[in-house]
Amino acid sequence: MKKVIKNGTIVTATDTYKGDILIENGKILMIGRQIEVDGAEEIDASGKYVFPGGVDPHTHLEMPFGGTVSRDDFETGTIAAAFGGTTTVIDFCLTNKGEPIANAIQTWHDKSKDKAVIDYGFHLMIGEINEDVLNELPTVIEEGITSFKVFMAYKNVLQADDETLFRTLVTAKELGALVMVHAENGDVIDYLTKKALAEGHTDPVYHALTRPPEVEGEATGRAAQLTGLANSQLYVVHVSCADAVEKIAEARNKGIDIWGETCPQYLVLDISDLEKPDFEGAKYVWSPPLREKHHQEALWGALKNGQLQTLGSDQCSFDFKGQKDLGKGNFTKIPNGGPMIEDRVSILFSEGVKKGRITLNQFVDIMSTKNAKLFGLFPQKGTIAVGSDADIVIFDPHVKRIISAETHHMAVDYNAFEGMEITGEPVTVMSKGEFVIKNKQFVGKLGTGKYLKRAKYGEL
Ligand SMILES: NC(=O)NCCC(=O)O
Ligand SMILES: [Zn+2]
Ligand SMILES: [Zn+2]
Repeated sequence: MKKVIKNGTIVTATDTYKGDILIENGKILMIGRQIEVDGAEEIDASGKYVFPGGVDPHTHLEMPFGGTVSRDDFETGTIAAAFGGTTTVIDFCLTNKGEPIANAIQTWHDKSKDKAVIDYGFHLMIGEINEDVLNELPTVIEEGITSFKVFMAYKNVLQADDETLFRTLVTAKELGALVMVHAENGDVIDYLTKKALAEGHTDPVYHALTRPPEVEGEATGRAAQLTGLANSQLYVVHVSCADAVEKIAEARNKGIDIWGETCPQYLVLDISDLEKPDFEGAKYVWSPPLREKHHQEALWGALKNGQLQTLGSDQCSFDFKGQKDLGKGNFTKIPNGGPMIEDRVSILFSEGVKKGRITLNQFVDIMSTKNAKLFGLFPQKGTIAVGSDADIVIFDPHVKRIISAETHHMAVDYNAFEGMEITGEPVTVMSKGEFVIKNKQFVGKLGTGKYLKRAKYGEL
C-alpha cells in the first residue's frame, strides 16, 4: 500500500523545506508540495521534522568481550536503535587469529538473521595479516564488507601491531576498503595499568587515569602518518579528546584521507562520572575513557568545523549487576562499553542543534548522511530523495523528556545518561516504508531488517 507523509519539514544534509513524501514498495517514489494519492495511507507530520533514518556506523551487538557478552543483541539492539531514530547499523564482526574469516562472518550472520528490525551491515576486524587472510579479503569485499577495523589497544586480546595496521592500510587501498582504527597506545596503557594495580589502585576511575589523552593522541597521529605513507584511507572511531582531534586536523591539512567519529558519551559526560561511589563509576567504563570537561568543547567545535564528521554510538552494553561487577576490586576486569544506541540521535539534536552548536543540516549529515557516504550505502541510505529507501524518522523537536533506564528499550539494567533532560524525540520511524515505531510504539517485526552489501570506499 502507498503511504504519504504529509505537511512535515523535510531536512536533509543540505536542505530544509516543507513537503510531502510518497512511498511505495519500500522506496521514496515522489517528493512534492501537496501530494494526493487515492487510497494511500496518510501520515500527518505537521509541526514535525522529517529526517532520513539515522545510520549508526559503530555498534557491538552480542559481542564477546572481557569474559562476557554484550547484553543487547540484534533484536533488542535494533529495536532500541529504531526507537532512537536509527534505521541502519554497521556492526563489528570480530575475528580470531588462525581462524578463517569466512567463519567469523558466518557467526555474525547467524547472530543477526531473523532478529534485526532495521537493516544492518558489518565491518571486519583484522587482527593479523598473512597469506590466508590476504586470500580471503577479496571475497569479503565482494560480500559487501568494505571496511576493516584494526585495534591499536587491548594488548594480548584484540590489539594488532603496527605491521598489521600498515599492511591493512596498503591492502585496503588496493581493494577499495576504508580502514577503521581504535586509536590508543595499548602498550603504554598496559604499562600504566600494571603500575596502577601494583600501587593498589583498583577503582573504576583508574580506567581513565591509565589511558590519558596523550595515548589516544599518539596513536591517532601514528595511524594518520601510516595512512599518509600507504596513500590509503582511515576512519578514526570514537574520538574522545582534543589531542586526537588535533592529530586528525593536522593530517587532513596535509591532504591525508582521514575521517573522525565521536560518540554522544564524549560530548556530554566526563571523567567525574567514573568517580561515582559504590562502584557506580563502572557504569562509565569504556575505551577511550571519559575525559576532563574541556575536551567536550573541542569535540563540538570539531563537529561544527568539519574536523570530525560523524557520530557513532559505540553501543556495547553490559549490565551493571552481573557484568560490570566482574571488575569489583580490579578496574581492568570491568567489561569495557556502554549502552548508547538509543540516545545517539536525540542527544545530538538536543545538545547540538537546540543549543546552537551545529545546524539542523549538519545534524542530519553527522548522524546519517556522512555515515552512509563513507560506508558505501549512499544514496540507498542516509538521505530523503526519490529512489532512496524509505527509512524515515518523524521527529517532534519540542517535546521534553528525561532519559532513564525505566523507559529505555535497551536490554541493559542502567542508562549512562540517566536523569538527563533532552528536547526532541522520534515519534514515528519507518524502515523501507514499513512502520517500525508508530506513535512511539514498537510495531515492527523481527527479521525485517536485512543484511546490506556495501559499495567499495569512494565508489558511490
Ligand atoms: N569502546 C568500548 O569500550 N567497548 C567496545 C569496543 C571498542 O570499541 O573498543
Ligand atoms: Zn574501540
Ligand atoms: Zn567500539
